[in-house]
Amino acid sequence: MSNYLDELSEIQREAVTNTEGPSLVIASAGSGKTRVLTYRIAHLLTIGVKPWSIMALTFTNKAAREMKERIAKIVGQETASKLWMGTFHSIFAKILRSEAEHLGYDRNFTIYDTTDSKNLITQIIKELKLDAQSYKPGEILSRISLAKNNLITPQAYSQNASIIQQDVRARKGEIHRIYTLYAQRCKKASAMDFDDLLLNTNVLFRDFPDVLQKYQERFRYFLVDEYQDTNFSQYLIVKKLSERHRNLCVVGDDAQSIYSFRGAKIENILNFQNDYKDYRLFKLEQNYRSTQTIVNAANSVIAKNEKQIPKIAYSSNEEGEKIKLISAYTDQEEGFLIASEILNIVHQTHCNYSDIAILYRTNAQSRIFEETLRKRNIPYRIYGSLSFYQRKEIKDLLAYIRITVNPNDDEAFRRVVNYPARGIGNTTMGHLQELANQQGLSLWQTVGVLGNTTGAIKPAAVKKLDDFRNLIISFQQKIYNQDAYEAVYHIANASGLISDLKADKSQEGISRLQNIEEMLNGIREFIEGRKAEGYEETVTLVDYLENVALLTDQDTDKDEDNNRVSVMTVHSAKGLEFDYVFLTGLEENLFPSTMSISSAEDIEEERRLFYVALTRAAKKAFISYAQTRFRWGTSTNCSPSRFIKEIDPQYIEASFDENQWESSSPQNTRQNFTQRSYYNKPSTQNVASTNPKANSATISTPPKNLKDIAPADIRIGMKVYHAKFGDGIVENIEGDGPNRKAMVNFRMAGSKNLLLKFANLKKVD
Ligand SMILES: Nc1ncnc2c1ncn2[C@@H]1O[C@H](COP(=O)(O)OP(=O)(O)OP(=O)(O)O)[C@@H](O)[C@H]1O
Ligand SMILES: [Mg+2]
Repeated sequence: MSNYLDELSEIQREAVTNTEGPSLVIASAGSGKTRVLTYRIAHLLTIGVKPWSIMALTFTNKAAREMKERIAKIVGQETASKLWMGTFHSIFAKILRSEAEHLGYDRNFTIYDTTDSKNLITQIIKELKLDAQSYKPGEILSRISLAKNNLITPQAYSQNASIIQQDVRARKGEIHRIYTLYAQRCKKASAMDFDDLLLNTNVLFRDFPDVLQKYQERFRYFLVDEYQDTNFSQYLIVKKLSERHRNLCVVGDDAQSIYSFRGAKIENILNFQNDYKDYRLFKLEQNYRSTQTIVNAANSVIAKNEKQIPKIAYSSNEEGEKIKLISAYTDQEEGFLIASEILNIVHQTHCNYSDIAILYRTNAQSRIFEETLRKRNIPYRIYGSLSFYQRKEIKDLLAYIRITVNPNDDEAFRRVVNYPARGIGNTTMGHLQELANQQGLSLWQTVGVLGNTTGAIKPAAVKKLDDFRNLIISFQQKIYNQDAYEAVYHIANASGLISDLKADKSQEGISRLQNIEEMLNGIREFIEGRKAEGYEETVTLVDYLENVALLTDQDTDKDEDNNRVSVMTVHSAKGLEFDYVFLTGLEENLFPSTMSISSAEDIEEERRLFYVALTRAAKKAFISYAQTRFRWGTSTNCSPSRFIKEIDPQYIEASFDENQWESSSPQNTRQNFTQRSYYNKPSTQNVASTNPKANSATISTPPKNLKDIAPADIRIGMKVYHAKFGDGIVENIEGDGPNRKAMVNFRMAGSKNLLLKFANLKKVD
């Protein structure tokens, strides 16, 4: 066993070894909070605590997996695999399955993802004949989610005059009806959405004290990471469960609370201090992740927030490079400049692509990065846009699996009843839904009793529905004696899904088929993983489905193609770290977002978000903004974000002498800008300007007399131009073909050794 305690600072060690009673670790980013949790668990196991009596709650499954791996190295795989460690959703889904009967649910209940929930809400809005303009499914779902996370049931919602009034004022006075129907339908379909997993856990513990007591006895130690982003529902679960043994350790950073829009409450930290008067407080002050420059820069920004718990954060790492500002003329150019910068970093530092991240405020920004990175052959992985499990063909196959396991799953039913085509059209489905509503049954149950009713559905359609039902019944007969792989393989074929995809010979069709194959591979891996953990029974479809329903985008990492630039929203980067981080789209109305700029409170949350983004960087941060950006279909002028101005300027790279630069390029070719963009370094002064045009003077312009030249034709002594480094003289050449390199002495940037296939040098005539 390694002497793991040596890998901690003194204060961290104290937080790790003081295992009894309530503890609160409040500390800023990168100070080792997650490390403390990890080592605390390892320590508990080392001193003899049983793994199944420890519950550790993380924000992503990925974080849980990484912690588990680290713990396994200290105490061994077998012990580590018995820990109850995962996200709130995955841990309590597991508990709810064991206790489902108490709540009137089937233990094979389905977990609806956001798309399922939105589809169901759309359906309800239609049935209630509400105006689609004022009732947008996404918005309604957020509202319902917020209610659930504050433990407001449909009934309580309908009876709460102030909530109803608020809805009426927003011209959405019927939300309570939607919520009520939505909850009924989910229940009937034996489905829970993500928020239900927490809500129903609370209901379970409230209404069944003996069940609560059982878990209170069983779990003796509780650990919660990212505590600042827990919502009321989560807070209450932890509070109740830990009441018996009171060994609760939570770690968090109020400056990183970024989920208030989903109901997270910073107050949970303050509540902790009230709930456990005898708590121990540990303050970690040293940042081990980032350079001094990054830590100081981040401190200078977050200091502008009024609401915060005072903290010290310093770094003893090297001072590091200053933050680099990248000013782009357009959003397209921003993508190009970042791609060039990435190639440069990799070329100069020999780091991996996976050490680099591009972060943005909104998912819509991902498209441009996707395009520009692809054009430059930079491997990347986009998190959160259309993730693997959101693709149509994957959702189709999953729907077959879901309905096989839980036939009352109405959303899955609707999705595949007529795919591949079986001649069951909208009219039939409309009638079926009506019948189901009348009788209070799921669609599946309704098909089961169709034979007894003579009604709107014609006998031919009844027959088709029956055939579909029989098909699913035939699948059900397989799932308990076959392993998950065999069962899914059978379902994919027998449902007709594979032959439907095979019939489509287009590139898209082929890639869909490959995705199905990939999913089957994933199932194989899942089964093997379970076996490696010591699971002795057959790994069934039910086991697999449970795992898949709770996957987030960050969890679908595959080892073999891990060397990629990570591209994601700031929200999903929480808790992660990268050597080089690009913070992009730093413009007013984007970051901070339009929605937030009218309220001081919301601005503080945006500032925290910026703080989270900046503190992901270990070695160097880059901040970019564009002066014009395509938004809502038109090119919009943008001004640099206030957050850039809030960084103490001493931590931002100073601009070089503009005049000297301009003299070599007398003509400003700005108006002729095309996608072949040119690099520029704005001065901090100009950045502070809110007039987008004010920056144009700082944009470096290339000499006029540039010629394209092939790498093979570049010679020693030639005068060349590089988009970032400007003009220079080739001093040496070595290597051939794709390895041909040139040493260029740039007038402004000094000597650089460049791989010619990437450098894109132009000849200056
Ligand atoms: N005592 C230490 N010695 C060496 N490295 C450390 C030490 N403590 C933490 N680290 C390293 O510092 C980095 C940040 O630690 P960690 O991720 O635990 O911080 P955190 O407080 O959880 O950050 P965040 O608030 O961003 O979640 C990690 O790479 C971790 O391994
Ligand atoms: Mg952490």
